[in-house]
Amino acid sequence: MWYTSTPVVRHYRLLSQGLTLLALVLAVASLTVLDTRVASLPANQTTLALALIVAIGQWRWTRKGVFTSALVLWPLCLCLVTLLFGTCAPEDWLSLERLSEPFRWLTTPSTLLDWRPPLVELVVLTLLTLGILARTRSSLGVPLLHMSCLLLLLLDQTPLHHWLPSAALLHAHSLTVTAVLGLLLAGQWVGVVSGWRPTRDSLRRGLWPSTLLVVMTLALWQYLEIQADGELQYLGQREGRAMEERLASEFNDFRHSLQHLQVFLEQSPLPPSTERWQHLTRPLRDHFPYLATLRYVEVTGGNVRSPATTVVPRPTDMPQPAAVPPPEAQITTLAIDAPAPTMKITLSLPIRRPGGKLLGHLAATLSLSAMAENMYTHPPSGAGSLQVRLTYHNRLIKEWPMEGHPASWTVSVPLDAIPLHRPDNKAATVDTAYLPLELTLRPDTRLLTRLRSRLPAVTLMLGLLFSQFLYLTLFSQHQMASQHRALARSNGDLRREVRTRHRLQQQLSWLADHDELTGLPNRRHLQATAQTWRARLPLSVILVDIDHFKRINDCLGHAEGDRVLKAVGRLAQETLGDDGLLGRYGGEEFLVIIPEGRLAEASAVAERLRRAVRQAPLAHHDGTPLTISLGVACQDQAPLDLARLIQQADQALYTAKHQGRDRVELFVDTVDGASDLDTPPFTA
Ligand SMILES: Nc1nc2c(ncn2[C@@H]2O[C@H](COP(=O)(O)OP(=O)(O)OP(=O)(O)O)[C@@H](O)[C@H]2O)c(=O)[nH]1
Repeated sequence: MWYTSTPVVRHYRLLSQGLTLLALVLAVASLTVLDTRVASLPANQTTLALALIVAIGQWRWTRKGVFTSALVLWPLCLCLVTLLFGTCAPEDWLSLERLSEPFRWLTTPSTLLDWRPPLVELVVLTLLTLGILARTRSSLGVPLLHMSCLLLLLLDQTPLHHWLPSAALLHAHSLTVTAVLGLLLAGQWVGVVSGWRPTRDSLRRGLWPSTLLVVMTLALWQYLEIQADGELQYLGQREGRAMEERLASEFNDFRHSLQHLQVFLEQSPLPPSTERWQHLTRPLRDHFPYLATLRYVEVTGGNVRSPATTVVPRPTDMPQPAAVPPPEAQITTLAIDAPAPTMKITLSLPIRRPGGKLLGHLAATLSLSAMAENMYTHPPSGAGSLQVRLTYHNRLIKEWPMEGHPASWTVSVPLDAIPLHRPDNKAATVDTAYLPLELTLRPDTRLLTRLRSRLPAVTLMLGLLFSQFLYLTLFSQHQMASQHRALARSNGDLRREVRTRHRLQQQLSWLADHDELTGLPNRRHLQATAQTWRARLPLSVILVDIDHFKRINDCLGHAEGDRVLKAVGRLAQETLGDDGLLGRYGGEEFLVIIPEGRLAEASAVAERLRRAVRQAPLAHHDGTPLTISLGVACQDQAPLDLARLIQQADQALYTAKHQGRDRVELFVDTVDGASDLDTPPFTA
């Protein structure tokens, strides 16, 4: 991670240490004294404890304590991965109930679920841990990990998150926790950034597409969370509607029973006596336990007489209705705005003679809380795991409490179960409104976890994983491509170098065998070739010397001398053709070797050469034509003695010079008297 120890890198390291230390101190302070509200939540305590371990590991890492850092962080990594798996795995696979069992002694009265950090915090802690454990490879993967963490935290803490109806189970709870994680993140980022220089281009290549994938993952995650919340809302609404139906049907049953009584009373000419009233109303009282009062209110001379003459109070009598229905109303339902838990509903039905004359009213008072209790005895979604509250204008009428830890997620359903007929309503048959009752359902964390889809969490995890893979692939691909390019470049250089060396070697070997001025084989080459021809006897040699060459040098200069040397060499080569090998023997001397050439043949060749030079447009400073003298020698008996043969040719040449130059002289072996000479020597 720390590539070099330049002053800049040292500064980065110090800053990284400072930030990590700050995170460590803040985590300890939050756990102990700083924020009791934060520390009181078990999930926050877990996050802070885990962050503390990460901070210790990171601190060791910034101090180059790689071993101790790994020792601290590997077990933590395993723990975090298990927690993440628990968050993402379906409840059927890994039931939290079952998982909580071994830890019950530790976590009671809360459950393991209460202690599990929210998803966002788990993900950030895992990414931080992996970032440190990657160590020397961290410059490959850490930038994207940091980017992902940052986006996650931002999404979780910005106002944007509050627009999204996501379940609180999955999100960070406190700003202090976020601050600790942010400091750790900053500390690690500063520690890594100094090593970015060598791979900056590759980082850029990998970072953009994979960050885009991270953003898309986050967007998809939020979308799926909205979907999951929508499903939960739907479940809640369905529960509310079922209760609404039960309440409405209960109320309608009562109203119909009351209407039967009304019809019966309208048949009687006089209000019933007290005994008769008791007898008549007994079924109602027995059947509807929430019936508080039931009265027969007489009307005398067009005025309502109140209190009623015929009253059947419940054992605990309720207050009188504050409002009295108008005489012409067919049926009136009134909500009596008493303190919410004792709130009543009054139903009033007129009692008329067949001619239409109003005799009085049948007035019933119902206790709403008793009615609700009767219709909702057992919570439908598992006893103790759902809190249900029935409210009227935000005032509690009835509450069914839960046993577990309440999740911060609710669904509210307006209950349009009890039609409300206002007393001032002239059109008696029209329902103007419903009693504004509201039902609020709140599951405990266990139930919420069971009900809520795991899809958003799984999508988030997989999306981040794929982003990381994409990033690493692009990064490595770019790294490899640039390394490949560098390799190809150095290969090209190497190939060029090899070619140059080969050419130089060829030149060198050519120079070793040839005369640089004339381009003809040199003495070494001539000798080597003659050795290879040693079996091709008889073998003849011709030694050629330019006559008075010194004069050319002296009178026309060395450059002209060189030019003449080259011209004679070229001319001799053209004249000789394939009849033998011509080479420069030294100075202004040339040597011709003719394999399988008798002296006569060699003599003819020599003569051809002499004539060619003589006739060429080559001249001395005074216009005298340039001539050459040639000495010829031949050996027909093995073994070949080249030195001796050349010496013999030299003797013949010497003779040619002394006999006036521009001539061919043959060497005749005077010792053994043998001569291959068939033809007389040529002269000018
Ligand atoms: N320009 C030039 N001169 C050379 C080269 N090699 C030898 N010479 C000259 O060739 C001359 C040879 O002269 P000599 O051996 O005295 O003979 P010569 O003048 O040719 O006279 P003869 O051989 O007696 O006809 C010398 O002056 C050398 O300096 C060369 O490569 N280039």
